[in-house]
Amino acid sequence: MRILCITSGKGGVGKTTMAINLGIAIANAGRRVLLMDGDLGLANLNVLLGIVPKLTIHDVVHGRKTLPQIIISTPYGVDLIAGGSGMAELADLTAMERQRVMRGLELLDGYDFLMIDTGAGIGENIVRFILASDETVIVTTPHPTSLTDAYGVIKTILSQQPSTQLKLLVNCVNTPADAQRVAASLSRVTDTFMHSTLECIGYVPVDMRIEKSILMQKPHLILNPNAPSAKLIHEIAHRLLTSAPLTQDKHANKIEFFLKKLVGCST
Ligand SMILES: Nc1ncnc2c1ncn2[C@@H]1O[C@H](COP(=O)(O)OP(=O)(O)OP(=O)(O)O)[C@@H](O)[C@H]1O
Repeated sequence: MRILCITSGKGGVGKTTMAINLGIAIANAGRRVLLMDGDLGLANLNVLLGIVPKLTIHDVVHGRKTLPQIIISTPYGVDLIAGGSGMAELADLTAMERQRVMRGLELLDGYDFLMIDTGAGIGENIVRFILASDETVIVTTPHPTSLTDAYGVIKTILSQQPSTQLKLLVNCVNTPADAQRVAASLSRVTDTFMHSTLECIGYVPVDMRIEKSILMQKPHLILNPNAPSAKLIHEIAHRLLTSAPLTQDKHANKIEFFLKKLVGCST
């Protein structure tokens, strides 16, 4: 299993849209994908998928359900752990609550990818998700404030964990040259000041069909499978699939290891 965070410095840059559509593209390629809403403030993966969750992590923390029992299967080939109440609780659990969160995790062994849509910024909980994951995709647009905030995330993460594998996805570009410019300027600062490389895994243009898909609460890849932007999202998914993370998979149950890191259990 690969555990991948999708994050951004600035809000509203298309992080959730990319998490959903990349998840679907990876599922189309035959992998089992579990999407997790890690946004502690404005949980909206389920909203963009047109799903109203009945159960959340809150039910897990309080022992009413196990994590596998709150998974929702969607009509789009990906499964979902909805966010909302409970996600923030993960940061501050008692020993008993930690044990509850760990129940039944072996049932999640069959997933190939856990993709976590985090909130935006460098809040403590967001950084926890990133540090506990195998790899992180940072979404930015070419807008200067989005770039500055993306750099802030990169700096925060690499200063705490220099081995973190960071990938860049440039969204809402007008031309491919925009994406190249963004990737070059962010790579330059990470190379120079942090001696780390930032791999650009692709770009997605501004596309009003993406905007409309949000209003319709249906994924872009389902509504517009032949759009050029959908093809670019499939290419990004392919790049992710063919670039395995460098870390060795030492742990039989990756989700258990991940959650232990997330909620602060000693392993
Ligand atoms: N490539 C694109 N072309 C046009 N519109 C886009 C594109 N990508 C995202 N959007 C639009 O941008 C808006 C914000 O997208 P989204 O909710 O995915 O951002 P986010 O980064 O997850 O936001 P938040 O920080 O609030 O969670 C949505 O209305 C979405 O339709």
